This record gives sequence, C-alpha cells and structure tokens, in this order.
Amino acid sequence: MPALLEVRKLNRRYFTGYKWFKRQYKWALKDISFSLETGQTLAIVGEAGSGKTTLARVLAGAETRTDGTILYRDTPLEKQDSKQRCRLIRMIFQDPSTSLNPRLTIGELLREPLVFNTDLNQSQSNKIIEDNLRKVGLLKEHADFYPHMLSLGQKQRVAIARALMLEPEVIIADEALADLDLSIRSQIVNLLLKLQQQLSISFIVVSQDLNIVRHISDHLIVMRHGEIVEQGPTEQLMLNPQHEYTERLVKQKLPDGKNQQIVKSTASNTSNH
Ligand SMILES: Nc1ncnc2c1ncn2[C@@H]1O[C@H](COP(=O)(O)OP(=O)(O)OP(=O)(O)O)[C@@H](O)[C@H]1O
Repeated sequence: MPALLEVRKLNRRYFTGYKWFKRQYKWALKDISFSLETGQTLAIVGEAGSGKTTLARVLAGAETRTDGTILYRDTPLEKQDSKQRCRLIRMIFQDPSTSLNPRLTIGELLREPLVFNTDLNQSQSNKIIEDNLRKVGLLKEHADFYPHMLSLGQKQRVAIARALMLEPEVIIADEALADLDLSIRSQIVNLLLKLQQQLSISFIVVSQDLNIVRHISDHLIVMRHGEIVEQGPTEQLMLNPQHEYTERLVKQKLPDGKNQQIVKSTASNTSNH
C-alpha cells in the first residue's frame, strides 16, 4: 500500500540578490525526503530558520518548490486538480486572530471553503458548518459570532473547523498551539487526537515545543539549516537520538525528557497533561 504522502528530494531556494553580478540563493530546503501514513502524526522540529515553515507551506501548496517530488498515494500531487488538492491538504496557522478575517462571522468563514471548492447549496452548507462546529466543541449559535467575540482557544477551534470543512486527509498545523496557555493547549491537543481517531486524519505538526510533540506525534523530523538531520519514530528519537543536534535539542527543550515515558497519547488519556 503506497504512503498517503511521499516526499522525495524536495528543494526550495530563495533568490537573495546579486554578488559580483551573480545571482545568489538561500537554500531553505535541501533534499527533504519522508513519508506520511494515514492517521499518523508527523512532527517537524528545529531551531528558528531551519526551514519548518517553508516545508509546511510547500506541502500545503502555499509556496512553490524549486524541485523534488510530492506523491499522493503514488501519484504526483500536481496531477490532482487544484480543487482536489485543496481538499486533500489544509493548513492551520499560529495566530487565529490574524488568520480569521475579522469582518466575517464564524459561519461565513466556515462557508468560504465550501463556496470556492464545492457546488453545495445553502442548506447543505449550513448542515456541514453546524456539524463541524460541533466536532470542535463549539455550538451552532457560534456561527453568528465574529472572531473578536471569541477567546483565543475558541478561535483556534474555529480555525480547526475551517480546516475540516472539505474533509481533508492531511492537516498541517504550523505552530498552531504556540500562543495558547497551558490548559487551553491541552484541550486543543486532546481535540486534535480525538479528531484523528474519529476521522483518520493525518497531521503534520510544526512545533518548537517538544512536550507537545512527544504527546501528539508518531514520527519526528529534526531539521537544521534546511536539511533533515535525523528522522524516525518519536519515542526512539527522543530516547536515543543518534545525531548530536537532536540530542542537544532534546536536552535543551526537555531537560527531564529521557526519564519520562514518551508515547503518543490517545484522546482519552490526555486530560491531565
Ligand atoms: N521569502 C523568503 N525569501 C528569502 N528567504 C526566505 C524566505 N522565506 C524564508 N526564508 C529563509 O529560509 C530559511 C527558513 O525559513 P523558515 O521560516 O522556513 O524557518 P523556520 O524553521 O520555520 O523558522 P521559525 O521557527 O522562525 O518560523 C530562513 O533562513 C529564512 O530566512
């Protein structure tokens, strides 16, 4: 069975200007290869500037790649039509306060992806909006609210509902939990795990927070200067890092990590994290 997503030798460079009349480039991604299975969570970690966001954006189609291949079930992603591709991979951003248009109600924000990508009528769309608000723990009445009327945690739930609207197979969360306080963050982690169990969604989670990463991910990619320095099962990488950089990262961000059990949580056992 082919992987849901397989990424082979992905590169992204940015033009940075001229030096002695020669074009100069910055390589944000160098020969990135990995695969993602259905219902699994892949976490991408690394210091600032290591290429995590660029990778997330290239995968989501928000950024072009310089070269390399992305296969969706053995077929190049670009062979999917653009609507199909939009449905396949959705993205959630760090700050819902800026990613949600303040002039639109929650209902209008959730309706947008349906309007652009489906032929559903008003009442069919209303039903999907209501269903997805419920799935993320909000009420159907929230459809009439504006973003500023919601807490940060509720806004991030709306962002998740918006990502769910087209029934994607992959959701990419770029530091989507970073701005939330600890208890709200636990609730959102729990929600993501519950959605994954119910809907078999695969997640790609970009995070600097190794505490979150170890609870949420099955596989881990460690990036540095645009390259993958190490990848493998999360537990294995955190308990027995092979690369000096991974070891340093684990020691730095998870000082007592090696003494703690590192397993992906299920929705039912995360309530006290
Ligand atoms: N549009 C661009 N033009 C030129 N360079 C860019 C551009 N976008 C990103 N870069 C560079 O590519 C590298 C990777 O950036 P990226 O934002 O992907 O890193 P990151 O790991 O997500 O960092 P952070 O954790 O700070 O978000 C950085 O050196 C950055 O300066």
